[in-house]
Amino acid sequence: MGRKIERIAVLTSGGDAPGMNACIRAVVRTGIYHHIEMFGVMQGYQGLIQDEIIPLNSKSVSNIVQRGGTILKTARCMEFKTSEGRKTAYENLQKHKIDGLIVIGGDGSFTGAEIFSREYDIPVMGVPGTIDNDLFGTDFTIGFDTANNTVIEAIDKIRDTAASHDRLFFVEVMGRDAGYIALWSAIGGGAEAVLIPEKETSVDDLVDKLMIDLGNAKTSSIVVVAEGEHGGGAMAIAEKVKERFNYDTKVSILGHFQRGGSPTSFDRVLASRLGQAAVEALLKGYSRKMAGMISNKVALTSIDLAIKNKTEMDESLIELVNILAI
Ligand SMILES: Nc1ncnc2c1ncn2[C@@H]1O[C@H](COP(=O)(O)OP(=O)(O)O)[C@@H](O)[C@H]1O
Ligand SMILES: O=P(O)(O)OC[C@H]1O[C@](O)(COP(=O)(O)O)[C@@H](O)[C@@H]1O
Ligand SMILES: [Mg+2]
Repeated sequence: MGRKIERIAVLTSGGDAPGMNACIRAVVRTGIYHHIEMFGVMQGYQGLIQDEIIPLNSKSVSNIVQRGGTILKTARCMEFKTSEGRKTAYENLQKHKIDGLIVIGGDGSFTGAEIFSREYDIPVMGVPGTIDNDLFGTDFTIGFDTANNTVIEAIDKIRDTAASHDRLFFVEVMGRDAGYIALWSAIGGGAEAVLIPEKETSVDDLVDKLMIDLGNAKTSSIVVVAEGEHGGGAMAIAEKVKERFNYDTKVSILGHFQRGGSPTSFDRVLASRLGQAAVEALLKGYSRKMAGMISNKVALTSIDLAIKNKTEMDESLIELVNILAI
């Protein structure tokens, strides 16, 4: 099935995610194990266009399994969205005789990979690397677990000061237009409420809930707000709540802090398994697939579906936040 692959390049693209390095390491070492010549592309698609393509050996990826960020660097590259940009990218791949490409990134990176692979008939495999967990075809994306751990560490600390001062905190977390980080960290951090893009909550309902909480036994509350939530983010929500509810209220926007740090064991193992799977799938002749993990088994899903299909937000998790906050 498919042509023989001898030279594979790997790149990281879009927002970085903890565990990307563990994945690069797995890709490179799996390739070497199968006698493939391995290359790294610097700065995502930018490096393809600017011909920043470097050979990688086993030593190039030593001592990185534990490091956050990406040694290959990453970029959001507008030029790759143009056909001229992709033509230059293809010419550079040809120059280096690269016959397979592995893209570690999120939905945007996969959209680019799909278009590129169809345009130039180059085999590509995607590996889901984003803290947002917003891809269909995998239970978890690389970086999501680490980001959640970072967020709950922050929530735990905010809880100490919130409880000491009897305050209401709105904690804004990342996720772009997905509420996974918010929902998981709300459960793990014991938040009183969560606001996510997938489920609209009115300010009135939120205020009613907070009034009941604070009027009863609770003296402090934490509301986790996903950045893509419809009310305009934590700052805007806090302002609206303050108009109706006279309570000492603070806002904490966690920001890019959530993207860094040493990957958790879970993310390292996930990244390693998916990196291996992506290389071996390319060698078996697969293309335009994403290597994901479903029920603890590697699963290949068409990149097309991974981008277009939406995983339904599990309503029971939202319910759980409410049950645990009584
Ligand atoms: N429609 C597209 N066509 C070609 N390339 C794209 C397209 N959408 C995204 N990309 C490429 O993928 C990169 C990363 O996408 P982005 O949405 O920023 O991050 P992520 O992959 O993490 O979702 C973009 O900067 C661009 O180079
Ligand atoms: O770092 P930037 O460019 O400001 O982008 C911030 C966005 O990147 C993320 O951290 C990760 O998103 P991607 O993995 O899709 O790039 C989002 O949660 C956030 O909305
Ligand atoms: Mg994305």
